[in-house]
Amino acid sequence: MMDSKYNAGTSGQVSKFQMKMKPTPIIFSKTGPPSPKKIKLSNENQKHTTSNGNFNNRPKISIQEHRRKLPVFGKRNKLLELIKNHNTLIILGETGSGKTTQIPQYIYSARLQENGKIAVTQPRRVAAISVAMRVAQEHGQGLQVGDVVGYAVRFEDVTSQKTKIKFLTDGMLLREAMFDRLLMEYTVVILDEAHERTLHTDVLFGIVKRAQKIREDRNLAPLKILIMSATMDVDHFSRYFNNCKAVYLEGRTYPVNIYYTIKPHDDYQTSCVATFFKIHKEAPPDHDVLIFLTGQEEIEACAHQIRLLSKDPDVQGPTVKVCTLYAAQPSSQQLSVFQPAPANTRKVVISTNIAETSVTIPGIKYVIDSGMVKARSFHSSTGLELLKTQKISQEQAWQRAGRAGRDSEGYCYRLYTRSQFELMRKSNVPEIQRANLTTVALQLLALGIHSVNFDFMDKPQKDAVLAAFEQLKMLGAVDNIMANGLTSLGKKIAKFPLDPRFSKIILSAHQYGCLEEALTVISLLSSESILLNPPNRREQARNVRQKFCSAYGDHITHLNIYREFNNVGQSNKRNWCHEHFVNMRNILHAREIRNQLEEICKKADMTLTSCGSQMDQLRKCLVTGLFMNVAELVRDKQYITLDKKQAVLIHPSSSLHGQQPGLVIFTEVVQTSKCYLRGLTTIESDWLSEIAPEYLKNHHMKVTNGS
Ligand SMILES: Nc1ncnc2c1ncn2[C@@H]1O[C@H](COP(=O)(O)OP(=O)(O)OP(=O)(O)O)[C@@H](O)[C@H]1O
Repeated sequence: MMDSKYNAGTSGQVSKFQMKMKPTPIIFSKTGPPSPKKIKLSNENQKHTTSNGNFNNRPKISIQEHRRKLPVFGKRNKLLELIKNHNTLIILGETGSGKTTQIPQYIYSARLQENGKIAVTQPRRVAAISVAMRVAQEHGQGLQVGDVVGYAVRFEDVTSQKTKIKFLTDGMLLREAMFDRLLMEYTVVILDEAHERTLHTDVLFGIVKRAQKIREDRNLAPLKILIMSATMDVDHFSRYFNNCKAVYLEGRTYPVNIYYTIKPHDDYQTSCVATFFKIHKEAPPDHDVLIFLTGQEEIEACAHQIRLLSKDPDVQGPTVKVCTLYAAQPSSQQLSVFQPAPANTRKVVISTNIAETSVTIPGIKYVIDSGMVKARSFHSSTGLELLKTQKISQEQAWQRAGRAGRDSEGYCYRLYTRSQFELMRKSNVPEIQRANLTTVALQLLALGIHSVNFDFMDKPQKDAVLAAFEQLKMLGAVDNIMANGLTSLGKKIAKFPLDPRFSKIILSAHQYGCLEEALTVISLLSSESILLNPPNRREQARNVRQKFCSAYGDHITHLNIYREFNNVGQSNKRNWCHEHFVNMRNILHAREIRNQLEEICKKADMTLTSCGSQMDQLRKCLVTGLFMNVAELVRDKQYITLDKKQAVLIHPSSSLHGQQPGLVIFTEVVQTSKCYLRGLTTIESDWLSEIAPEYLKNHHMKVTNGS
């Protein structure tokens, strides 16, 4: 099926990443062999699908009946026995078999958690929240999350005294460990999607293993550890967890048919659109589609294009509802993709890898997998942490396919050939081996552990550990790089759920009398972009926001926007945001974050000071955390970073683009075709010697050494 010619008509005028003509059809084959052991392509469970596979034609079954049909249900008693008899257990089961939603409930009903709580970690907030909502519903809480079933993600805690099953991001559990080293609140910790090997999950492996051992030695309430995934190297995990037992739960609910392209296609964005319209032309309206792309810009461009093409009179198919899903959206917007589409409408969700694991989007029948992902990598030699687009691993490909076939038989279109698939890495390189480790090193020190002595499943690179300690030393969080503990400033820094550089800025603000402003700037940096730049109205957006632009750069421009937003009357805020191309959800989210950070400051007895219009005070304050992110102008438009002498340019989205200040601090470097600085503030050269003399000793500036 689905190898007929695409017939989309004309696309109209589209910008940048978008194509100028209709996409050429992609030819797929289903010649690829079935997935060896993880995803069965056979129709062995066809009994759950109707003859035409149309999920909306299936007889509606109750939620409890649905639970009983899941493959884990038949193994419930055996599983509970194993969990009861083993303090650590690895559970492997097909995607969609019911691990995440059912196992915590089985444990709870059998009271295996005794007097404690069950923690279930997820690498991403959208998974933690959506799964908690589903489980709450299955548990009979309706949409009332926060009762027996709750969740906690950064800046959002929806739990209560009654909560016994708590879904949380791995980062949240790690933070909790900083205040309760032995995790005494919990008697069961489930580390889900362990194969992802996120930085936080990897650190948690060591933390829970250590807590379990200490609790055992001290005769405290035992801690059960469950490690779950659909795809992982069981032997490696088992060895690390003292040769613990692994159990494989066979069976999946519905088959997923996998298709590969016959020949390679370099332009995966265009291929996604072409494949979508191929499906759109033939599939019934209620068969929804999930497309995996790599990042916000690409996703928005693809969404724009699908919206445009789907309105073309030549395009056959039902109405299309396009939803996007990426990390840079607030939770409420992310969760809207779970809403069903209206009748006779096809929903297409275009997502990054945040929908790759754990997530069930009801109605998804088709997955289109671009085969690409944006992954973070830290280069200790350049000191830069970059997001780079690269090929996914085979494990990721199976996870993506597993997002279909959850409520009926599914189809996955891989935009790469079978042999390209065979050449992909089997699994992900653990994030711990490619990320900046400063925050982790700080968190471990807050637990009294030096990273060098920590029991990692796979050791991080020595250079990256050293770079992390070097940064902590520069920030004043440790006295020397072999320190086994934090300085008193370090302890204060660790109290904030922020990048240590940002925490340092907040803590320095009293000295510069600008805590109000520092809180706003850091909240804006911790939330997603408040600026909307629709591809076809970029110029208009820029012009209307011109009045907020500060010659000092982006941080202060954003502060101006936030201040103005606060001055606008409540009833007028929505209009104001619309007029100024400001994302209302994101700015409100930033305000929530700000409230929470303010609470932490108040608890630490910090006085809320304001510098009013004295921006030098705020700019200096920003230098106290960002002095390691300085770049100076070397020649026309060209900057180099002071730290590692990396050649960089000002990003076109920056308010300083087109100007050439001599010296700037920046929040991040992004690499596309070139290396760009984003989030800039201009500074004066003598501030560095005043604020970070130690750092300046080893990092000479062109301006100061007169070269
Ligand atoms: N939000 C939801 N809405 C509707 N159905 C859902 C939802 N979440 C889960 N389900 C149903 O429950 C099934 C089991 O989901 P669950 O997340 O427990 O599986 P899993 O084995 O953990 O899969 P994965 O390894 O992909 O995370 C899904 O296949 C789907 O049928």
